[in-house]
Amino acid sequence: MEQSFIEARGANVHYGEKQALFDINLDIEEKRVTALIGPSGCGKSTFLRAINRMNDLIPICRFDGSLQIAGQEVYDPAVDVVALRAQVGMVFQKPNPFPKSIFENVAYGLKIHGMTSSKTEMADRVEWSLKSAGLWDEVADRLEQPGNSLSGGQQQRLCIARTVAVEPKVILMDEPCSALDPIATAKVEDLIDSLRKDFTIVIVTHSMQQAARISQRTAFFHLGKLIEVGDTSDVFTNPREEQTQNYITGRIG
Ligand SMILES: Nc1ncnc2c1ncn2[C@@H]1O[C@H](COP(=O)(O)OP(=O)(O)OP(=O)(O)O)[C@@H](O)[C@H]1O
Repeated sequence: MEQSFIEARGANVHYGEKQALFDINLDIEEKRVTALIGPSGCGKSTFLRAINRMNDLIPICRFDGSLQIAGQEVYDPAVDVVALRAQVGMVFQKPNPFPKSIFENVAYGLKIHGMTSSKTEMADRVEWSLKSAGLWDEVADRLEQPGNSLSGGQQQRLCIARTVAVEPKVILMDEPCSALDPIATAKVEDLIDSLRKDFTIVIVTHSMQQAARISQRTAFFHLGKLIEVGDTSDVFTNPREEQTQNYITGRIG
């Protein structure tokens, strides 16, 4: 069988003595949006953060098993974690622009990864990123203003622009709309849909409506186990497992 873009096999995560994920086997397909859903504490964020080794920042956190991206073992000790996180970008729950200008927020990653060779190239790349994030028209005339002078929804799109600037293979999103109002949420959802032609996206969401609107694949977690994964339409209309059925109908969670 052809290998999936991201492949977890027998993945376990512990925080100290406590096991948060149990024997996860999950395939994530390239250039699609995969939603991770499930009740609070089921391990969605832990799995998401395992993909770019963000959990390494938590000293008591331990991963075992296999997690491959494009055939490369993410937990191979030889992996350069900084390079990995450029390849696997992350957008967080609360927009967290750097205390710098709009331009600098996007240019920063390009600079530290040495991805441009001239000022013009940098300016072009920043413009391309802001366009990709659907923000260019709103900020083109105020690139020197601080990133945090934007509205919450614009700040989140700025964070997405910053992430796409370095052209990652994968974008991880941890409840990216939970701090946004419905209009800003709709813009970010449209943006996610347009980004999937170029990027593989994995998103944690508490909103089943959002998962149904924006994802092609859905993985349902419960108590640290992956219960079911499939095409979003199947998982929501015809789930295989009773626990999934109970969650989507509001009986658990
Ligand atoms: N830094 C940490 N230290 C210790 N335990 C943790 C830590 N982060 C998460 N956990 C535990 O791991 C389990 C899974 O948590 P995780 O945040 O992955 O769940 P989640 O499904 O994303 O929850 P939520 O929807 O509430 O964000 C929980 O029992 C949680 O208490």
